[in-house]
Amino acid sequence: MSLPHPTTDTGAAALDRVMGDPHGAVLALDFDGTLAPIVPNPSDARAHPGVVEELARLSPLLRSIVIVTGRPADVAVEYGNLTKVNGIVVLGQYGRERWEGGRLTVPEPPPGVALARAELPELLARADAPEGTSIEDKRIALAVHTRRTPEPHAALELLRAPLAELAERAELAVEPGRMVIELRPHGMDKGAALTDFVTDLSATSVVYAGDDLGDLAAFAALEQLRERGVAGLKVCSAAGTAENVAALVERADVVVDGPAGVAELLTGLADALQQR
Ligand SMILES: O=P(O)(O)OC[C@H]1O[C@H](O[C@H]2O[C@H](CO)[C@@H](O)[C@H](O)[C@H]2O)[C@H](O)[C@@H](O)[C@@H]1O
Repeated sequence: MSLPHPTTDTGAAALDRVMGDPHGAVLALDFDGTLAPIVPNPSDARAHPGVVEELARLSPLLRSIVIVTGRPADVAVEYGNLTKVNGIVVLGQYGRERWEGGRLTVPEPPPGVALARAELPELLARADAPEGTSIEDKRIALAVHTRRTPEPHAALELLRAPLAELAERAELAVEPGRMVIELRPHGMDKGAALTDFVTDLSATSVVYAGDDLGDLAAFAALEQLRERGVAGLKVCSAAGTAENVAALVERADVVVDGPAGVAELLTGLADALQQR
């Protein structure tokens, strides 16, 4: 398997930096849509075959591997089988939670989460949310999914305004994603989480792969880190469906074919680093 071919000069320079100084490189990956294929039921998501083995191969070759996800950190560890990857760090709930070496750190939820939890069922009933709409309770955040409704896009549009109104009253942020709207605490996103992580490790380069709107903040963080001399390679996992996030595709240095393409990229990177 060969290395990826970035379509931008900055991306090519970042890949050169990773290859030249792998022990200064952070590999950061989103979970759903990047490591794990998108599936109708969120609790059925699992890592793409081979991905965990490649991460385990890469771990001793790099400064660090980190998963930056909207999932609760322990859920990503379980669904991804990530205990198989030595030294991996999982930043869950857009950076609010941290799992490392079996230890999970979870903050207290803001009071608005309890309010939203209490009101959501009634809100969905009042809005006439179609059969298949579901609530994912993530302890410090709540996600409303429409993928399993007959018309997921229309259902999402129907719920957008009432959910925004509830979020405002509950003093929560609205996080839109692929057939999902989340109500989550303000004050942290994948960009801030990634910047802190990379800065704490004094990394010289970072590769970030993501697929969804929440990953735009991580792409923006890489662009800012570049200005501070940290080389950044932005990878978009685009699964060839109408759900691809255009802004992510446009800003990427490399576009791969969904989680299968991410797996190939990891294999290429591991092969190249082991052959050095
Ligand atoms: O940051 P991520 O790792 O990408 O997590 C974002 C949200 O992903 C999950 O929902 C998405 O994946 C589901 C399983 O494939 C799919 O059914 C759903 O339509 C997608 O939106 C997850 O359920 C959320 O909690 C995450 O925040």
